[in-house]
Amino acid sequence: MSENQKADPAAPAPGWSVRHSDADEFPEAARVFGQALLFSDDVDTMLGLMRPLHDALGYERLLVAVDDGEGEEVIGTANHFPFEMTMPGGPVPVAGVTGVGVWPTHRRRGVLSSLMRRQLADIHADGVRYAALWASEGSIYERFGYGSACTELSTSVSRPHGTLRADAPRDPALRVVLREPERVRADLERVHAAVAATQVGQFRRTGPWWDRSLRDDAAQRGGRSPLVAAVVGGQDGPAGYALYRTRNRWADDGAQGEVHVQEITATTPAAWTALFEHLFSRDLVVRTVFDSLPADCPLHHLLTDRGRAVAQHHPSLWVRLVDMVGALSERPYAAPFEAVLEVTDRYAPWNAGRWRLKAGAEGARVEPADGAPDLSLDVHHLGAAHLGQAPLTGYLRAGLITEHTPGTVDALDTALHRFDAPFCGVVF
Ligand SMILES: CC(=O)SCCNC(=O)CCNC(=O)[C@H](O)C(C)(C)COP(=O)(O)OP(=O)(O)OC[C@H]1O[C@@H](n2cnc3c(N)ncnc32)[C@H](O)[C@@H]1OP(=O)(O)O
Repeated sequence: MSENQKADPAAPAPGWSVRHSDADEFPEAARVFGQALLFSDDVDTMLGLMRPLHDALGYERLLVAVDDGEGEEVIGTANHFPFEMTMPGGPVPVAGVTGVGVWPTHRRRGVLSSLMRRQLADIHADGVRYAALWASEGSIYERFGYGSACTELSTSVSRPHGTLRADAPRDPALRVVLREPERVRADLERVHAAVAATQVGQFRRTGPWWDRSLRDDAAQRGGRSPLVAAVVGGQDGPAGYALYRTRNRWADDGAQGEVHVQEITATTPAAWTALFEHLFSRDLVVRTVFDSLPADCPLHHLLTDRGRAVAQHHPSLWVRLVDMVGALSERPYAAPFEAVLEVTDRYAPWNAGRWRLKAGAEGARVEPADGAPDLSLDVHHLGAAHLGQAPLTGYLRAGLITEHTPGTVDALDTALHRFDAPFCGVVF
């Protein structure tokens, strides 16, 4: 059966097929996902922005659905980046799914389903155990086995409230310098590499990704200043940085400027303090906005009055255990756990079935099981819980998973728990 045929043999042929694409066809693919995602740029402008990264990473993972009629028109697209992303067991290969779109006149006929099925098979065949994505809508990806695994914070602090506690750690040996980002790129790369190696959800930022992060076309600034980098460091080298833009605004009663922080990270508490104090001390500014912070960012602890920071949670990474057995085997667990899980997986049937999970600090053994299950759930629940931030208890309370042996969910949540929040920060 071809991948786009429906299970019902009486169903009409769908009229499209899914295949790999290439660099030459990328403009057609961009036209489709640009239209689907309501991009405001025309295709040439989009390509100008996207080509450098895609040229560097290659086009061999790009999938297209094409109308089988004359002309083989592209009607759907899906792609993924080959990341090394930090998972609970450390940095591992992860497929970063991107560029998903279906031409508006061909929606709801199963085109995305065909693309997802093929993409998962490809990722599995490559031996990659996980896929991750940022979803345009939270209602799309659970059916394909992705779980909402990470929440990040956008945070806004108004001027009088940007003061840090008197006992915030301050190190007089640290100095903050403000530079054009390319001048301090080596410092940024060094700090990020140190953080990303241990912060679950971050991917190793290779050269092409740095080019994208530091890209600074005037047309894309939306009225804000060029990007600047504040780097904090001391004798041991750089210990943190903030990448930000300012916005110049005036009202009848004076300056109403803003600071917009694209990215901030640090390796020591004193470096965080120095960066926040730099940002909050910019003159002519009434508001500092952080695009995305980890849910456990030190900011909220360091503010004199944390209640004055306006924080909004937003879902970031959706995680898919493509090779569930491999993924569950290689992560460490915070407590011993043993039970039989009955797992459903519509799009990656190799994961479906009954599995005995025997887990501990060093990893787990996951073996086919015959006995009665202690817990029944879908692979997307396990994807959501994998990063340790989204307990399965929530799904149990909502009646979406079935606990056959009381206490199994509590015990599994305890085993999966992590004290540090996951964070990705970069929409891909
Ligand atoms: C990682 C990323 O790139 S995120 C970006 C995702 N892309 C977009 O949001 C662009 C705009 N949307 C689109 O292009 C399309 O609507 C897509 C890609 C979301 C869906 O494509 P379609 O070909 O219509 O999906 P398909 O027909 O295979 O639907 C499969 C199932 O998902 C459901 N579904 C699809 N899209 C949505 C949606 N936006 N909201 C809720 N349910 C949806 C369908 O109802 C169907 O449900 P079923 O399995 O219960 O019958």
